[in-house]
Amino acid sequence: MFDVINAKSTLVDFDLHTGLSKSRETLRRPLSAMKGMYCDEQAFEATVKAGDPLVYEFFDMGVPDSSGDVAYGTSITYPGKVGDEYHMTKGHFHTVLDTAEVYYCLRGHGLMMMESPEGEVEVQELTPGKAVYVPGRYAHRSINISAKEPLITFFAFPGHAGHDYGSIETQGFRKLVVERDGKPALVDNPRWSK
Ligand SMILES: O=P(O)(O)OC[C@H]1O[C@](O)(CO)[C@@H](O)[C@@H]1O
Ligand SMILES: [Fe+2]
Repeated sequence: MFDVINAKSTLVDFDLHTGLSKSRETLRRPLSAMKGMYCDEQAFEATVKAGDPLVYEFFDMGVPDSSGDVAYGTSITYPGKVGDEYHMTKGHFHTVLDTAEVYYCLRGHGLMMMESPEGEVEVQELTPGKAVYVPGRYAHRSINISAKEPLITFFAFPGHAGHDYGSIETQGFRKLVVERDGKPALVDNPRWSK
């Protein structure tokens, strides 16, 4: 529009309906990349065999991993279930545990599942226009509870935070979100222990 120099700033497009970008590629996680994450292992194997659906995709914008930088992008979790458990991201703690993250919901209906290392659980509902502040120390996972729409969020977190999947990969989160009588319900994860 103007004749200006843009050497250090960045301008990126994220589509409000799809969450995708015309100028950047996403990292994609098909169901097969989530072995051990869903409670119903038989349903997991059957769903992978039946076509291995894309569960979620998100952007890594490649910002420097320094504390003065801010990593950002959109995250898109597609609707679906594995057994009766809703599609979700793997979830992670931050390697620098005491770093927070913000998610702003652009589309869909979801939950942000959060859990501290001591096992305290918090859940916030995500609908378009709502922002969730995930405090430092809390692991976080996005869950899509809509039967038809993708859950699209825009996230931002400190560049040095890092991703720690340690206990999430071995025992998951303390609570699972499953469909009961057509509605989401919070239930105990039988694999979880303190
Ligand atoms: O680390 P996970 O659970 O695979 O999910 C990745 C998600 O987390 C983020 O790293 C943000 O914390 C996003 O890039 C993406 O939505
Ligand atoms: Fe994070």
